[in-house]
Amino acid sequence: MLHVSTRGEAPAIGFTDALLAGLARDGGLYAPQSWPQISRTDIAAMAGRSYAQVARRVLGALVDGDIPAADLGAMIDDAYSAFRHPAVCPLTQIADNIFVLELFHGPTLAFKDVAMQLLGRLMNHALQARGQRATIIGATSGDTGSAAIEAFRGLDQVDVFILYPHGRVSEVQRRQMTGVNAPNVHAIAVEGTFDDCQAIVKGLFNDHRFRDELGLSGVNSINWARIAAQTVYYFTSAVALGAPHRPIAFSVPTGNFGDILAGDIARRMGLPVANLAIATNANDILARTLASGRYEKRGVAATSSPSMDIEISSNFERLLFESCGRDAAAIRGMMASLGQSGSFEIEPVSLAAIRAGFSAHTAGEDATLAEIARVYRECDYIIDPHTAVAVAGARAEISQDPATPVIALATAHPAKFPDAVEKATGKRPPLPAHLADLFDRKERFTVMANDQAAVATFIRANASKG
Ligand SMILES: Cc1ncc(COP(=O)(O)O)c(C=O)c1O
Ligand SMILES: N[C@@H](CCOP(=O)(O)O)C(=O)O
Repeated sequence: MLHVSTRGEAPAIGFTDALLAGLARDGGLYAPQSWPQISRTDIAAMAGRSYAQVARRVLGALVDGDIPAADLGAMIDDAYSAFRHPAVCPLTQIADNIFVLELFHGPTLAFKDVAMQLLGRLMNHALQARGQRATIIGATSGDTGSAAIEAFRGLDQVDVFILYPHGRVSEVQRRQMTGVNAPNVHAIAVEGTFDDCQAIVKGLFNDHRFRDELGLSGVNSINWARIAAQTVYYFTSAVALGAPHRPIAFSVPTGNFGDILAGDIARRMGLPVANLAIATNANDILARTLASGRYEKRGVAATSSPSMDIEISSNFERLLFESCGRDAAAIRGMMASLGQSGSFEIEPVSLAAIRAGFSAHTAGEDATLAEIARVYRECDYIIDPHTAVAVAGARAEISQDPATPVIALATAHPAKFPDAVEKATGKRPPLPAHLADLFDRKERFTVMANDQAAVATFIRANASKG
């Protein structure tokens, strides 16, 4: 199966090429030419299967033979064998028809590990087979960076450069990125927001000379393989609650729109997903967009769920692409308008298509802390601020449709955000044993201005080429 760019001006390529490319050369995002289908019978047969077995089935359909099935299966088994929970992504019930999907049992305590542990293996496999090396660049609001560093540190074929917003990530998140002593890892603290970091990363990809010279590769959710790997837990969790025999809804804490898009892809592949609730913090650009049909930047506020302090929600482009009938010219127009004026309008037909499958709910700072406190009080269960935004969204969904179970995605371990959790509950969640010495580790990072040229110079000077 080939993958096409949302902007329609880059050649269609296979799964492994899309994996190594990250962003398409026309600035667009790759998506499969058509959606593979998984039948109700096959979905029903996932009941009782392990996470890795379901991953083999779902990813096998998306990879479509581009990687030999035995190799893909071995990498899947290996990637998920080291998770701290035997179910990999277990479910917990916290209220009538509200469940929490724990996605934080990987090495860096956030949902990013679920995809990144596999992505690291897939990229290493592809680079070794081709005898190539790559310079991986990524932008992070805190979690993608550490997950990428953990997945790629010490690998001979790659250098990793991670850009994060200086002073805008939690201390645990920062130390997870800066406390790693590996010569191929470089943490860059950019004086700006996550959106500034992401703009630099995309700008470097769009500089074709630089891209080719360094062999750039990306591990943000602009990389199609990230989304593909994230579809799996929608299948495992929905099946655990009775799919395909009953539809399930999801509430997803959203920033760059990758995680919730994976739920939409699972639905396009045949999983009966009743609704996808976009749960936002005070940075509510997506909620405003769904309400008005106008995507409009207003500036990013710092919140207690910093990983979602994002205004340029990259993967929304993939949803727009689907909702406008894959009209690449329309996408180019909308993205040009976003670049020039900070806003764009969505055509009524596309907006109706989006509203048919998605709702949106916002939890501001007080509501987020109140939700952490409530879940602790009622269930003796501690959630992190991002998960709290999702649980608040799940409660809003249940108030409208009490009969359909809602799964709230728990995207981070509470110990990543101890200050907010302590403020809400009076309890300071401890780090798991493997991170117990995190605060003793020496930090290594470089502070840089929000300047693409300066970052390019730094990467050129520090990447081992050839
Ligand atoms: C803990 C956490 N929750 C939620 C999100 C939002 O996910 P997405 O960017 O895929 O919308 C992020 C960042 O991606 C995150 O790190
Ligand atoms: N919240 C993310 C932001 C980047 O998202 P990605 O899914 O596109 O990598 C983070 O923690 O870095």
